Amino acid sequence: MVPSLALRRAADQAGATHPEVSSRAGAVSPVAAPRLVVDNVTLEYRTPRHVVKATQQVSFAVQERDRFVLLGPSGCGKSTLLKAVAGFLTPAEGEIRLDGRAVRGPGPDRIVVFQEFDQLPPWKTVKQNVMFPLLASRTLRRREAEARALETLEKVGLTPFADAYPHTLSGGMKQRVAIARALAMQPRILLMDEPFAALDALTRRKMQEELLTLWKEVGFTLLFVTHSIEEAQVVGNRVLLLSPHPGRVRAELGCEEDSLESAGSEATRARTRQIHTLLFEHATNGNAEGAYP
Ligand SMILES: Nc1ncnc2c1ncn2[C@@H]1O[C@H](COP(=O)(O)OP(=O)(O)OP(=O)(O)O)[C@@H](O)[C@H]1O
Repeated sequence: MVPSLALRRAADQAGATHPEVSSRAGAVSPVAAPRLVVDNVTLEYRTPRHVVKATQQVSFAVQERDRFVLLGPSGCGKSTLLKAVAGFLTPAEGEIRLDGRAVRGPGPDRIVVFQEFDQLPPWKTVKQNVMFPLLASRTLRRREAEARALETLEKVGLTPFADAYPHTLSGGMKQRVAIARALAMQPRILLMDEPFAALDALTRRKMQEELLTLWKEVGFTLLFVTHSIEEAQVVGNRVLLLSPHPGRVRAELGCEEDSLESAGSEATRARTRQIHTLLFEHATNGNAEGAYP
């Protein structure tokens, strides 16, 4: 697909190579059609008394196997963008396309993995947890759902725990089950909105490690929201920086080389500084920096 003018403009403004035509290590063919395109999207909340503009003309493209992160200050519209990609909100302007088709509502091709690692129904085994959405959405009958669940559990290395109950698993393994449950639906993209925000630093780090390990094993496509620069660099291979409310694209950066292990390296620290500058170059409030761990 030929990227729209708006999409090219956003990439140009960001000083970045356009993702649809860029060549990145580990990416699929540089000319591959993007999995997800957010094209010039303005999102609004309408109440009887006023209209709140959450994002303004935001454009980006997510390739297959990307770990694409939306990063920006509180209220810049990250969650709203994710809701729109999930199909719960219709753009006031622009279009969202998955595999070239306009998103018109929620669908099993986009699954939100909620911050629910401790909320897996405890009375269901791991296998039953993974089967549940397949049955509830009537995607598959019981026998096929069981086969799909077992197949997915094997893919994510949880076969030995198929009959275990969630309370017997570590936090990281519960996250694996939650992601397996989403992957069993065979979505085209996984959506995660600040899934680790409520966790202490150590657990958060473990969860990030677990997510990355699972991504290396399975290779899903991820759209991930955070307001932590550190988390964006660790989790993402690409990061979209959004301005404060209403969110506009400020820049897009590749950060494939940044990882939990590279945290102290000069290259990673330089990128952190670059992100700070890009996020705050227009900031008028010096205290804003405090919001970014
Ligand atoms: N249901 C709603 N009705 C009206 N306005 C809303 C609603 N939800 C969010 N907003 C407004 O839309 C803007 C974007 O909100 P959103 O939650 O998407 O931001 P965010 O970047 O995800 O913030 P945070 O990092 O704090 O979660 C904010 O100004 C917010 O107040």
